[in-house]
Amino acid sequence: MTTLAAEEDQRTRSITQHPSHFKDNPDPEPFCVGGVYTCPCCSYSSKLQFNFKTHMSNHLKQAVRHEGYFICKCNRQCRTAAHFHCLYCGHTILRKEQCQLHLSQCNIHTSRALPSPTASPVPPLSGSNAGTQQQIKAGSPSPSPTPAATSLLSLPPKCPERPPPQSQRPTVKCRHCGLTLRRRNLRLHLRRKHKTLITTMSTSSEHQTHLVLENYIGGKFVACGDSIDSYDPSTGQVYCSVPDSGQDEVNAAVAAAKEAFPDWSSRSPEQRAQVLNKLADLIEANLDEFAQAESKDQGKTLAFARTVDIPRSVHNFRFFASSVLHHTNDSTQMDHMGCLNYTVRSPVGVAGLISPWNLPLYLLTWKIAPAVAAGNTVVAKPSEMTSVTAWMMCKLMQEAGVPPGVINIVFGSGPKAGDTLVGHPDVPLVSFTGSTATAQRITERSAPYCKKLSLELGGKNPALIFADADLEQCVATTVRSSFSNQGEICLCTSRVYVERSIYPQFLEKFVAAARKWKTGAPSDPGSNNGALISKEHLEKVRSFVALARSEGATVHCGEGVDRLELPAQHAGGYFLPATVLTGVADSSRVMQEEIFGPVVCVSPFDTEEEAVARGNNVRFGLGAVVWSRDVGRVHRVAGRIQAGLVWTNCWLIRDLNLPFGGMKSSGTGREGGRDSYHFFTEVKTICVKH
Ligand SMILES: NC(=O)C1=CN([C@@H]2O[C@H](COP(=O)(O)OP(=O)(O)OC[C@H]3O[C@@H](n4cnc5c(N)ncnc54)[C@H](O)[C@@H]3O)[C@@H](O)[C@H]2O)C=CC1
Ligand SMILES: N/C(=C\C=C\C(=O)O)C(=O)O
Repeated sequence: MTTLAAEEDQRTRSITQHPSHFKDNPDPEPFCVGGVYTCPCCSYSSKLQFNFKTHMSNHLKQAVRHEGYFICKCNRQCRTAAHFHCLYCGHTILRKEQCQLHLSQCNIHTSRALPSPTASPVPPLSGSNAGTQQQIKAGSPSPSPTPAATSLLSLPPKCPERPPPQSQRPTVKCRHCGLTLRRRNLRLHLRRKHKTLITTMSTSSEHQTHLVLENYIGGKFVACGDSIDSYDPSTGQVYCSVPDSGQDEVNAAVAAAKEAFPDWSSRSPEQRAQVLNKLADLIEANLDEFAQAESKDQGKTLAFARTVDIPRSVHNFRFFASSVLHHTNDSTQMDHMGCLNYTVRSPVGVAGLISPWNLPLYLLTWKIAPAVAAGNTVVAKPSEMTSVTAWMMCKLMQEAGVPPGVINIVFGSGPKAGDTLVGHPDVPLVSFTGSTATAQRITERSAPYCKKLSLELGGKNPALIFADADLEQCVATTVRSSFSNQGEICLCTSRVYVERSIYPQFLEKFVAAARKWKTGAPSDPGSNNGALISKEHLEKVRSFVALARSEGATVHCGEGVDRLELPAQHAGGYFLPATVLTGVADSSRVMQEEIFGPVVCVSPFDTEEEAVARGNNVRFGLGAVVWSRDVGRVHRVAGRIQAGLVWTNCWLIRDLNLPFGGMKSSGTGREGGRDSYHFFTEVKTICVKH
């Protein structure tokens, strides 16, 4: 046998034989050489038999077949990537689509009888080594080489896809220590030596990877038996597996947080701030990678993730690290009683934090930062649809000096992981951002424990535009406030009321500007919007436009009117163009319910009184915008609008010191600077008689 053939034989045997062999006979000894157990499939090795067995059973759970190839989702060596190992030459392929290409190009495959991938995808996993070999060699059922394979039979006996000799293999320099290593070893090197980010995304779409996320509990990544598929909304393709955590995972995370609480809460605010600042620095140092990941995971444009989501996540940590240093307590004198009263504040304990999918890392860190700055430990559950950047952040925790158990992240669905967290007796407070319906469930679930709740919910935010407004500025900002982030921000404008005298003028300019608000590939710098979060959400948003139409509304632009021009790879994505409706009655569901998409209704009004009344005529009360140059009117109307935040002549200018939250069905409680501090601490009044 030639060396090449021997190598090939060895690879073939190990790859085909390994998982099934282990399953039938889980004896680790055949894999032990010189006291080291080595996985033949992915070269994981350990001196500990127990670790090795765990590794192998993970393989068994996760290795799946695909057209003659294994997808190795090994949790150790390939944590972030599902590799396709060619059964015949062992070559690693990163993308499923390249399998066929490789098959047709590599003459090792074509020079031997090859089973047709469609007719008989892979030799059976069970069975003896010899049997497996024989089936590959015999090509059972009878070989039917593809035309490409046949034409390649005459090629010289060299596999064009085989890895180049060691000396020619691509190398990279570690940016942390300067060490030159093979590119494929960089991931392992970073994890082992620098405990920092493992590259999750390549800038080139040619090198997409399948991510397998793990929970972060007690300072360690912990695999979860079950998983949920996560989609790239811009392609409609699954690209990530998110742990489907349940009671065991949540209990473990709460226990870890509880254990970490005494030490963390007794540290000084300065010590805690130092850790948060370091975490901010590390996220910032990896801003681009975070932005890429957020864009891919959520569907938003890369530009938005780069300029809003990730910088604001960094800012959350810096802001609360600083803000916690400046709080003061109250005191009162009662000299006539010989008493001095004062307040003290202490962290509450283990905080349960549940965040949504629209601004994933931003809204998660908006909760984590103030909670841990105040001395709590946390168990956070991001949305199952957008978990990647939270998981990436976990990779930075150790380097930032976050002690094990202080920040635990459990991934999974709302009804399973979220519900368990909310109902956990050792979690005395819950901060939630998301839908009003889920908030109602959370309120019921936590009622038996009288938990402290902060609920930031949906909106149906009005913009009231008076005739004396600066029209140009107003149009430009209202387009932004209506459609930014695909309209998936709880503060987005949903109803635009315009004083009748300027209504036609406003509508014309507004529709023209909405048409220019480009919906396209998230990575395209020219795109203003990317894709909506999910197929279901896209359908929901579309159904509101259809409802409006059926009720006699006019669709001026967007859904059903303008065609979207999308690159081919985004044909399966969840895109919907900026849509402007008129003629919708205030009583319509379209005017009453949160759509949470790039759809806005415009309607004329006659008096200030009417504008305020109609603005308030919904069950929500989160945000509002008032457009007028009349200072008196601005203050008057802002005072009368039922909303937690009112902007006048601007939108989304945020001072994190000030309270954020909604009235009515838009929530209970406020967060931001002092409000977050108050929420995440318990206050005690002490009376001293002297
Ligand atoms: N920021 C906001 O105001 C948001 C509003 N929404 C609105 O809600 C609608 C539905 O979106 P969803 O993704 O279903 O929002 P949701 O409110 O169900 O999801 C938000 C978070 O809550 C979790 N969750 C769900 N059920 C839970 C439960 N029983 N216990 C604990 N946690 C639970 C989810 O896993 C996610 O992490 C959207 O169309 C939009 O109108 C959604 C997300 C954010
Ligand atoms: N809470 C949300 C947005 C917050 C934005 C901000 O703080 O500026 C949301 O969309 O749920």
